[in-house]
Amino acid sequence: MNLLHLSNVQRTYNANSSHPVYALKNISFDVNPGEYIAIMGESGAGKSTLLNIIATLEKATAGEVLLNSQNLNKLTPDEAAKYRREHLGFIFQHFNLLDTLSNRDNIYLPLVLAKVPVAEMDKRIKPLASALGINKIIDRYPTEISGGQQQRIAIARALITQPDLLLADEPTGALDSNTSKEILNLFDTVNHNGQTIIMVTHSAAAASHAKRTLFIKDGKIYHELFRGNESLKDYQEQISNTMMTLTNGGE
Ligand SMILES: Nc1ncnc2c1ncn2[C@@H]1O[C@H](COP(=O)(O)OP(=O)(O)OP(=O)(O)O)[C@@H](O)[C@H]1O
Repeated sequence: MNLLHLSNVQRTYNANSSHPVYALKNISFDVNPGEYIAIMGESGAGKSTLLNIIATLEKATAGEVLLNSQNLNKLTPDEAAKYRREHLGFIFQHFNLLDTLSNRDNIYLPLVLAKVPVAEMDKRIKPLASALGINKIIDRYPTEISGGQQQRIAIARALITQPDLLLADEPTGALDSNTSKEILNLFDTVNHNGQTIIMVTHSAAAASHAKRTLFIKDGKIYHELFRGNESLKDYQEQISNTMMTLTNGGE
């Protein structure tokens, strides 16, 4: 069964004004458990709107969004907050760690909010810290570590709740190319271990790590590419070429 199902999703801003914005016009796609999907498109294409709808931060104006068969459009604000805590992990471009908390406490924060016992938190952090290479920095503070290390802490924070779906918004946007590669390799490992990922990115290099890339143009799905058995390099070139065609108005 699909993990996520979107059918005919639309999002209109300022619907009753003289200048309505049709941010999403008709988006339909399914995500199976274990998939790794990149979403690309030019600035203003509707990527963040789409991610926000899947994240229950915004509601679709029309259409259906189901996660594990639950209709996200029907959630009250309290139910949406609970749904986010229980089912989603978030990774942001600027890490969004709290500087006043140690790295460990940043990672524990979603479990604290969910009232998980400390013994369970300690148990969950061990394999994650080893897999993410953060054992040595875990008791420092976010201001005392590099950007790439901060993103590793943020990944741990997103994964410690064992989410059904990991949503990443430009996760390498604030990192240099070598650090980006390290983070993307970590995403590969996390996905290889079964984690479903949806990542919005402007970077063809980042998207080439995903198994499938959806290209959004003017609020619609313009094209879709599957990595298959292609090398990262060849697939990245294919993604860049598709973006170039899309930007130049090609069909
Ligand atoms: N709150 C809002 N009110 C009105 N229009 C909005 C609002 N949020 C987004 N839009 C418009 O909806 C369209 C899609 O925006 P969105 O932020 O989803 O694009 P994006 O692909 O994420 O762009 P970027 O890559 O620059 O982040 C744009 O035309 C944008 O101006």
